[in-house]
Amino acid sequence: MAEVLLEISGLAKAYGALHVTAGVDLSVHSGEIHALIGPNGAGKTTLVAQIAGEVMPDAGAIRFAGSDITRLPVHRRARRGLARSFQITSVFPGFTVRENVALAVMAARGRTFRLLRPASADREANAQAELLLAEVGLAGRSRVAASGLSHGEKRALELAMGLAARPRLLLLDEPMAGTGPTESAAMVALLERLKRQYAILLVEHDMEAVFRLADRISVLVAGRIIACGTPDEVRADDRVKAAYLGEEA
Ligand SMILES: Nc1ncnc2c1ncn2[C@@H]1O[C@H](COP(=O)(O)OP(=O)(O)OP(=O)(O)O)[C@@H](O)[C@H]1O
Repeated sequence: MAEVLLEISGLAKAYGALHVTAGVDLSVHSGEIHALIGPNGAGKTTLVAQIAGEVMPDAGAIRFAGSDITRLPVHRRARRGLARSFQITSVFPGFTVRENVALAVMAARGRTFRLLRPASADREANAQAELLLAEVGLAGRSRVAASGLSHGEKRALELAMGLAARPRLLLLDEPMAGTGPTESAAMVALLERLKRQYAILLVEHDMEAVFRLADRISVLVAGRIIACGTPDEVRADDRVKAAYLGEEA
């Protein structure tokens, strides 16, 4: 049995009368891609924001790598190995691709780099940036200004920046959003390569990508998980068909 890395239990969040998260239980194992799907407004982004620490739940608990992180601020979760990518973009368009990743490396390793002299800190960060860029397939683009990247390449750059902290769990909010068929195929291939090395909680509307990548899928409808299982189990689930997938399945 795989190690449970993230464990959410009884999580609840309401905005006035609207129960956006209505008692959610969810776990992500090490090395797993766990997809979270659901119709617009189901509460996916709010759930991810609670896991990242940007939104505090009203009730319930979030455990990560064996510790209770329910009340920890974002940066302390990040230090423990939780990284969020996409929807929050901090790419500097005028900087090169490598400079952007090197800055993310320095930000993530603040304490280590303070011990190094500036020139060696730069060298070390640049070397790590090149490794990360190779990991996301952007090695040949490191000297290009970030503004010169295609949309798909920019997403890969954001992913490299998210990986700068060498997280244990990546929270990916709609990585395929706004990408064309070629670019989303490239992103699927990239996530397939990263699979196992990082656990991933993937929020995505592109069902082809989800069913291809996910080890398990949880279906969120109106703040509740109505089904959780392998892609085949979820595809065959009558409640899921009725509430969400319909003919898409
Ligand atoms: N800060 C807030 N105050 C009030 N209502 C909110 C707030 N944040 C989210 N909501 C509401 O909570 C519900 C769930 O929103 P959320 O963005 O989490 O859904 P989602 O599943 O991510 O949707 P989508 O797939 O369209 O991105 C929506 O009805 C939204 O309007």
